Amino acid sequence: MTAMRVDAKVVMLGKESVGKTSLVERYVHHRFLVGPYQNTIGAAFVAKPIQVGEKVVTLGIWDTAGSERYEAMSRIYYRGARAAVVCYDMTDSSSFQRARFWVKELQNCEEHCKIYLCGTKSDLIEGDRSLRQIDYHDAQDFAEEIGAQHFETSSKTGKNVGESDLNSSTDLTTFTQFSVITSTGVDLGQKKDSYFYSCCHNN
Ligand SMILES: Nc1nc2c(ncn2[C@@H]2O[C@H](COP(=O)(O)OP(=O)(O)OP(=O)(O)O)[C@@H](O)[C@H]2O)c(=O)[nH]1
Repeated sequence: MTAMRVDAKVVMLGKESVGKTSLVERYVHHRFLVGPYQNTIGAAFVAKPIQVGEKVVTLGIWDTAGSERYEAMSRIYYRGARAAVVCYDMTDSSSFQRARFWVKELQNCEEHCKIYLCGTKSDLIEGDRSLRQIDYHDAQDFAEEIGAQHFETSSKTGKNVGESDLNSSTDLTTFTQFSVITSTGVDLGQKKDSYFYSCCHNN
């Protein structure tokens, strides 16, 4: 068996059913699975090679189970993560409280992990604005308070999830969704701070 080299570990965190698996499915396989919701048990792993400038960088994405029953297990998966995508469902205010919980955890236990706050299911809100339970500005204020980037996404439509054109790794305005960004030729293994990770594109 050959060992896989992972350049950057990314962890998905958030309450159950917020849409973490769907985000990963959309990002990695460009699809949205319909059918009965199946909760993640423990955690799932997927590797995603991406082209960054002239380099290929492999993201190792850990999709954790949101159920509180697996909380202790999720802690194992965020250890050593370069980035955490902390998800909340924009139609479920309790999921935002849960997102706050994970942010606090990361701040206490993984201070070098870069946090991305990700609102999910924007298509539902576009269909019916009354479904929105988390005001965009409240989430944005929270993101600013914790020094995180904030995105509102839909895995169903693909909005703000996916890879945009990485033709120019120095043109930050054309970036990106869910991609590690480096300046060309940077050795991720040695220069942790010379890249940043962006989970989703904010229009
Ligand atoms: N309309 C809509 N539904 C979504 C979206 N993302 C996820 N869902 C639905 O929300 C439910 C939960 O999605 P998952 O991706 O399994 O959620 P999860 O956060 O991985 O859940 P756990 O594994 O329990 O932690 C499923 O029925 C999805 O189809 C979205 O962008 N739009």
